[in-house]
Amino acid sequence: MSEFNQLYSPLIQSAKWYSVQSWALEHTAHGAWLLESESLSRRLAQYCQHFSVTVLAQTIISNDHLSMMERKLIGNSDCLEREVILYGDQQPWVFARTLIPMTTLSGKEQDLVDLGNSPLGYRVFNTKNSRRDALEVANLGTQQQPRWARRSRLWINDKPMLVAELFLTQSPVYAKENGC
Ligand SMILES: C=C(O[C@@H]1C=C(C(=O)O)C=C[C@H]1O)C(=O)O
Repeated sequence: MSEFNQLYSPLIQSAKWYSVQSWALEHTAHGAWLLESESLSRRLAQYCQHFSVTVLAQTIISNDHLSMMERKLIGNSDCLEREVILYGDQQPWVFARTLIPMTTLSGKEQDLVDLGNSPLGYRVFNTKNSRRDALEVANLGTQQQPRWARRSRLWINDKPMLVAELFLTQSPVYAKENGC
């Protein structure tokens, strides 16, 4: 396990998620990021010269290890758990944990197992029949110094997966607030 997983995986798994309506996100710099309904990878790539993904871990986890809410969102199948860091110009910008039910890894989507360091978002949003729903937001920091995270369900050819993303301090999400 890398330092990043040790630190961020438990953090994101214990996040308290709230509906987007619970936060005053409209017309804020961070809100535009948190509410992104298309590919986050594509958006991040516009803010750097070199965008990359590094896989930290990829394992199969039993459905028993999912929270009740995770099960409600993606069902009762065992899952492939994929944890990555998204980098902009070699800076860690986002920690992401994705749960892909084994039932989603069927038909054309069998290749999701072999994504390696290619961004999941490119694969999902390059497919015509894809969408995002069930978006929720958490603040893992304080009110003065927020550390934003979001969780959403992605659908590819009507098959679900659950993506949780933690925006790290160096990400452009905080650029305005940092006065950069
Ligand atoms: C879901 C997207 O893909 C991004 C890339 C991920 C990956 O490669 O594992 C995981 C989460 C996302 O932040 C996206 O671009 O919207």
